[in-house]
Amino acid sequence: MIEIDNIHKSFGQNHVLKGISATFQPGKISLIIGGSGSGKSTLLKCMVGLHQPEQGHVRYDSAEFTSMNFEQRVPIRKEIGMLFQNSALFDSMTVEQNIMFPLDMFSDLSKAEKVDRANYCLERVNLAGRNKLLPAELSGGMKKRVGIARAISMNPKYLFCDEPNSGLDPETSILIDELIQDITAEFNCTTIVVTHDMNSVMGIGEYILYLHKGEKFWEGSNKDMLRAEVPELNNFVFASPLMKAAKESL
Ligand SMILES: Nc1ncnc2c1ncn2[C@@H]1O[C@H](COP(=O)(O)OP(=O)(O)OP(=O)(O)O)[C@@H](O)[C@H]1O
Repeated sequence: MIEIDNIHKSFGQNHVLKGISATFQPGKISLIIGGSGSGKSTLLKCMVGLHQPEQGHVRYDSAEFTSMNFEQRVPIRKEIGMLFQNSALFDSMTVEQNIMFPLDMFSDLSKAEKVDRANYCLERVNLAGRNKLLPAELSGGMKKRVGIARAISMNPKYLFCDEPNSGLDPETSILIDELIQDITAEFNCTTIVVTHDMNSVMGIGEYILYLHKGEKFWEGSNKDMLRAEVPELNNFVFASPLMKAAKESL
């Protein structure tokens, strides 16, 4: 479980996050949605320690992460898998080297054990045998899958995905969502996904946190969202014809 409590983050005069609190449960996918610039990525970065909030707390299973120093954070960092926006693979490294990167950084495994683990992760994302390819030789969907393979290489307890569907066709998007869903169940991960994708919201949105101008305006399930009476949320969600049709079919 991850709890965030009253998170505030500013960049200069720009007060981006204005007191966000939420609880993210293990074995579930939680989605953070909101308009462009509403603070979704900033919140994710505060949660994983890439940004330090000025106020508030992030707790990983009761461990107070925000006040920890770099050394103290290492055990929790080892339990975090992260799928970055645009996959963020290392271009000069092969698929296998990319997946083994967290193992090189954080594990004492032998080379053979790391290769075994990379093979397992590649199988898990349906890319068995693609070990020696370079990122430039992969499609966008394959890059995302390698990103996921790298994110799960350390058996994560917490999985963060920043825009996992961006740039993908609808069919590949659904495959990525299903993969995130399977992995969340298999590892009992606390999974947090930042997304704009309304297909994902309807497909995997068990718990949704809606941000508007740096504030939490609404939280609940995708089904509750269709009935919510929050104008800012409604304007955001029903701008999508898919969601409009879903509401009309209620
Ligand atoms: N490193 C940074 N330095 C200065 N300002 C930043 C930084 N990161 C984000 N911001 C600002 O914080 C605000 C929120 O940005 P953020 O990327 O969190 O929004 P978002 O909801 O993820 O947007 P999008 O959906 O467009 O990715 C924006 O005004 C942005 O300019």
